[in-house]
Amino acid sequence: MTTPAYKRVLLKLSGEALMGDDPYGINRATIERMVADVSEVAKLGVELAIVIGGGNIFRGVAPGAQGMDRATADYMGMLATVMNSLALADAMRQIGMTARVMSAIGIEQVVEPYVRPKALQYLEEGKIVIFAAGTGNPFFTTDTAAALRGSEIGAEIVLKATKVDGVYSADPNKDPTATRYSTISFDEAISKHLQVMDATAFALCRDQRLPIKVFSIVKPGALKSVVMGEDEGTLVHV
Ligand SMILES: Nc1ncnc2c1ncn2[C@@H]1O[C@H](COP(=O)(O)OP(=O)(O)O)[C@@H](O)[C@H]1O
Ligand SMILES: O=c1ccn([C@@H]2O[C@H](COP(=O)(O)OP(=O)(O)O)[C@@H](O)[C@H]2O)c(=O)[nH]1
Repeated sequence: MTTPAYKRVLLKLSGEALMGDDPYGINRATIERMVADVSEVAKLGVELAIVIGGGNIFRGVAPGAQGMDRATADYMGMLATVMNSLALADAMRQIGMTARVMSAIGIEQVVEPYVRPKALQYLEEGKIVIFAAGTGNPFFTTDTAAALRGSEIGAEIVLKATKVDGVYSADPNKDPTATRYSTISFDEAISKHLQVMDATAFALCRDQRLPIKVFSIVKPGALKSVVMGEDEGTLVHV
């Protein structure tokens, strides 16, 4: 079967995963592989909006940010997501895809501002929309930005592509005995304090009845498999 399970999705790409095996920054081979995965899905006719994190860049400046005012550090994190968004859109351009970057904070000389009707128009035209600068507010995360923008554009699901292949009973990087859920409810994920996404993102998706699929960004073919509705990763549902 070649019919995708969704018409419009919000894909959250891990910023930290962009560094590949490097200590920080953007690893070329990694971004090219991510873009190839996205391209494969776009060719199926799925409308794709993307939110990318900033952890890969922020990690490089973190030692200098010690003791920094939280809001200032968060604005730096948001600017890091703008850099990643530009790199992602350019990597897409290089393989013939059309992407538009829209920023939640005003930096008009660099990228256009987020305007919801314009974003919807781009999606209807088959362009990839990349939402940069998170929610535009400190004290939030790009996961919450994914939940927010996903709700705004009427996405059917938020796809969280991350370093782990699903939601576990505990952080699998710290607890080797942790087991993976194939499905879990928002209420259970929140009450068990599962840290794979922050509670704000979970709560927003729950209230909007917007399901989340958590899956591996490194497993080849995982994104396509998720979009085809196959059993991959963990579904977080109402
Ligand atoms: N219960 C859990 N299930 C899965 N991953 C978890 C869990 N608790 C914590 N994690 C950690 O959450 C990380 C993913 O969240 P985050 O750091 O926000 O990544 P991203 O870069 O994708 O935004 C995983 O790499 C994993 O180490
Ligand atoms: O709405 C937002 C989104 C992001 N950030 C900042 O940007 C950083 C990078 O985003 P995130 O950690 O979510 O990226 P990822 O984990 O995917 O690399 C965060 O740590 C925050 O400091 C923020 O302040 N508000």
